Amino acid sequence: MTAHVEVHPVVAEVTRRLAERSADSRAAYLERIRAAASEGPARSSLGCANLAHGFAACGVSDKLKLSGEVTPNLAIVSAYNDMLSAHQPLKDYPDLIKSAVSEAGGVAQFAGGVPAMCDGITQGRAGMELSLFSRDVIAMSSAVALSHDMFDGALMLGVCDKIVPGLLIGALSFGHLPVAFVPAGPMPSGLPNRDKAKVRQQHAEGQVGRRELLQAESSAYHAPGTCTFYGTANSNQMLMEVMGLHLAGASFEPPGTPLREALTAEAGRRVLGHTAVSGHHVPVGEQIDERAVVNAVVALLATGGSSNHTLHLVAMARAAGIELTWDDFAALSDVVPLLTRMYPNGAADVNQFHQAGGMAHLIGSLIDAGLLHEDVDTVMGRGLSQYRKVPQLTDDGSLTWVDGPVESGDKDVLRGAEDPFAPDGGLRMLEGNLGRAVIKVSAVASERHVVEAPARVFDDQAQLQEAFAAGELTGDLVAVVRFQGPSANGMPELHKLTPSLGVLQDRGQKVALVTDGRMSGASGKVPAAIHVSPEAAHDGPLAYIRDGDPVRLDASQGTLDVLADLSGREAARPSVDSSAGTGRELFAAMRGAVGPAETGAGVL
Ligand SMILES: O=C(O)[C@H](O)[C@@H](O)[C@H](O)[C@H](O)COP(=O)(O)O
Ligand code: SF4
Repeated sequence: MTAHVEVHPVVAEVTRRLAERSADSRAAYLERIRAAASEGPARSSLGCANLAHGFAACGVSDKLKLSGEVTPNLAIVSAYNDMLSAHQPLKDYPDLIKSAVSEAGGVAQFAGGVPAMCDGITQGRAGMELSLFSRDVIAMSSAVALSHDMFDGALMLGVCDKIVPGLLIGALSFGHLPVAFVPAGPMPSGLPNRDKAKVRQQHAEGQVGRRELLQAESSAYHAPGTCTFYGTANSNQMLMEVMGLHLAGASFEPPGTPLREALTAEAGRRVLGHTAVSGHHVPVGEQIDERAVVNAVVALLATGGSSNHTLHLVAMARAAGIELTWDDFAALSDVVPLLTRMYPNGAADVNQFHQAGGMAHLIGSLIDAGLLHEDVDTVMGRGLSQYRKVPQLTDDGSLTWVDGPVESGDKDVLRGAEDPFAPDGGLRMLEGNLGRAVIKVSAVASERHVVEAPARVFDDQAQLQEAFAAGELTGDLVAVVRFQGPSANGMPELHKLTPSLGVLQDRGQKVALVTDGRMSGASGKVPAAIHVSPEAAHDGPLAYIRDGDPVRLDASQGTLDVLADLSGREAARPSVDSSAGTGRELFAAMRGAVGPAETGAGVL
């Protein structure tokens, strides 16, 4: 048993403040899920016709089990498709889970599939304008699957950017159920990310052709499994583990190994053991409380995780009645040290992080520093200290957990809280006369944390790329790419701009990006003030900026200002129309209903 460590005062204060702010919404949420739980196994309230439809396609023994009330029935909700390398291994998991659950005395049914977009395929293209909305579509699709009300627990199969947030938001609408997330793990390391980024810049400068670029890209992304940079997908894995929704050590075990298969099967058994009928009921809506949410923010900051989680974590927390704010991120960022260096925050990838000690070392170190709440519910049972352990197979092939490493196996990749890479987290909040914004500094050299330069204003990323190709982007500049906010065009990632802006920066120009859009979790070296709120399409200050206005981004002071008087100016209107094509015409209602970035940019 590890000695109890007092939680850091700032972590305790942020948690207290979060609970206070969320008191009413959390109470209403808990009342709703406890009412659902009090009705007993959902199946017991189904009429005979409902129930008969629900198990019509089952075999005889499952029909018998499901016609009673004591055999737990687990829902499998999966985001499998062949488009995401990270999701392709999920194809065979439902059958694996079904047989493990059946052997353990339960039943598992494939309750429904949800869509999943690969942001790598849509990056820089029209499809990316559906990406953020797909999170809420996935949440609604998860609810459609679970609304059959046949279930006593759920297994959510998904990995990537919007998918895990969407699956959790959907599952939290059924917060009376125990839930586990089932990952597939990273692909083997290929061409190192920095080498890939170098070829991209060479291509942007016309030094290499498409053939060389495709060769580099397909050497980086080359097999089933999650891409190995520390972007949003791998931030998701880390967050699911630190919130106790993955089995301990499940996040970064590679796909296609006996251990991965054993972890997938065990996830089903663990949920079975946490159903209401098991007598150890662990509803996901109770598990994801203010402490779990604060733990997630702490771990995100400690690893320099994806800036997209300043949106998704806010949306996920709200789904549990918890009102997380950017000020909470900022307060925690001041006291949470940076403990990992994974691309884009370093040269390493998640495989090297895993081999250096991974989640077991990270979680152990943060608990010992008093930066994580340890006394929380998890799919492993009570207490986050169980996540200091790593899974392995015994000689007879059964799954067990053993103590993880006390020392990091690679101090260039993973460190303890006593000797961090940086004293504070990788995410900062900015505020000034241009609004509020987020910047990820863990990937930006410290000498580039302050940029003051004339604005060059663009209404979409294509306009900036055209100016770059025409050699117009000379001298220092702050590239303002506006009308990229949630209600303008779905708040796309503008990560395709990174090579061009990186070329300018490497030429010695002072460069920064300011946008109401997003960047990828894989975006890095160019200082970028993103998620600027209020967005230009809602008359935010970005709509009043003109070419040449001096703009100052100061990540050390946390400020974002235009040093010109905008009063008396007319708000610009977007010079591009991206409301149709590639299905965007189907999302007009979502553009009309979506909330601001600061509250998660959601429609739910
Ligand atoms: O937030 C993220 O991590 C990104 O959306 C990521 O999932 C996306 O796939 C990037 O586009 C990958 O990086 P490249 O585009 O550099 O390959
Ligand atoms: S990490 Fe990004 S690029 Fe890789 S499979 Fe997932 S969404 Fe696609």
